[in-house]
Amino acid sequence: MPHPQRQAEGTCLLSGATKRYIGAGTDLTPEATSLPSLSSLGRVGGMAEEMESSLEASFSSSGAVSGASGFLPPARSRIFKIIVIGDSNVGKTCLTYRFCAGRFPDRTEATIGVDFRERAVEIDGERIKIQLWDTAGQERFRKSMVQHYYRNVHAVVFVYDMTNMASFHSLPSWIEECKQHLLANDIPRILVGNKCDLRSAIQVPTDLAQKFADTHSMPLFETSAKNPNDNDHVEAIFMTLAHKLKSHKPLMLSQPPDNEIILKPEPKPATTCWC
Ligand SMILES: Nc1nc2c(ncn2[C@@H]2O[C@H](COP(=O)(O)OP(=O)(O)OP(=O)(O)O)[C@@H](O)[C@H]2O)c(=O)[nH]1
Repeated sequence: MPHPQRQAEGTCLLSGATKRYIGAGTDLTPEATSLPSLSSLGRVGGMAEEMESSLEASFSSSGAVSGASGFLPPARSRIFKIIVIGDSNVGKTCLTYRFCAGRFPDRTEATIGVDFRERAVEIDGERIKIQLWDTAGQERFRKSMVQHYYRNVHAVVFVYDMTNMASFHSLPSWIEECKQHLLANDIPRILVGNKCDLRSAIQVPTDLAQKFADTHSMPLFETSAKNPNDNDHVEAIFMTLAHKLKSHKPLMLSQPPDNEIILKPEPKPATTCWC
């Protein structure tokens, strides 16, 4: 069944233009379902820099329309950059794929560097683009990329595998990495326990995860990228975050005379409340 608001994987927005490297259009090609990473196309560094500059310099547009009277101003939408981090194999790729493509991928490979997926949603009449940065869990595949994906972040999703206690114990080091990259304290963060469909293999009890989440002032979601009927829906998790970001208003638009769009941070509130 086609997903109503599905976006092609790996769509890169470059200051008003939509650039595609695979899976162009609304239907993913067979190649796209095998989840090639940006790096597999040899574009990791450059693409991440382009993506960053698009976030720094502009909002996305749905494409300028050329007509007899010239170019019409493109429709703008806010982009929220959400990074998804956690140990290798916890299901970051599957979660982002589930949200953006509307299904569980046929197969995945370890992410090299960073991939991103994007989906446009409408919230209270505003079109918003949710850009999910799926980062490599394996140290050797991520170190060259780290500084790229921590820039201009609007929210962080920490993921652990409910069937793997070690992935839960790694969470403090992921939180520490965020601190080291000077992520602002008021950036929304959520904690996601994945693979709850594997009931008989669960190692991380909910109450333990809840205590950790409370200690770090994060809401906890337990979900399955594989089985959408299990516990918290992946869809609901990311939409909740998008609503939070929208009401948080982390960015404001201003449009100087030369039509360049500049993002300006809003003054930060003293505290963040997720209640
Ligand atoms: N049963 C079950 N398996 C899952 C789920 N999510 C992911 N998996 C499986 O877990 C494995 C790892 O998933 P990935 O999404 O590639 O993990 P990752 O965190 O992106 O891994 P890296 O790219 O190495 O950081 C794959 O075999 C998936 O099929 C889930 O919700 N339930």
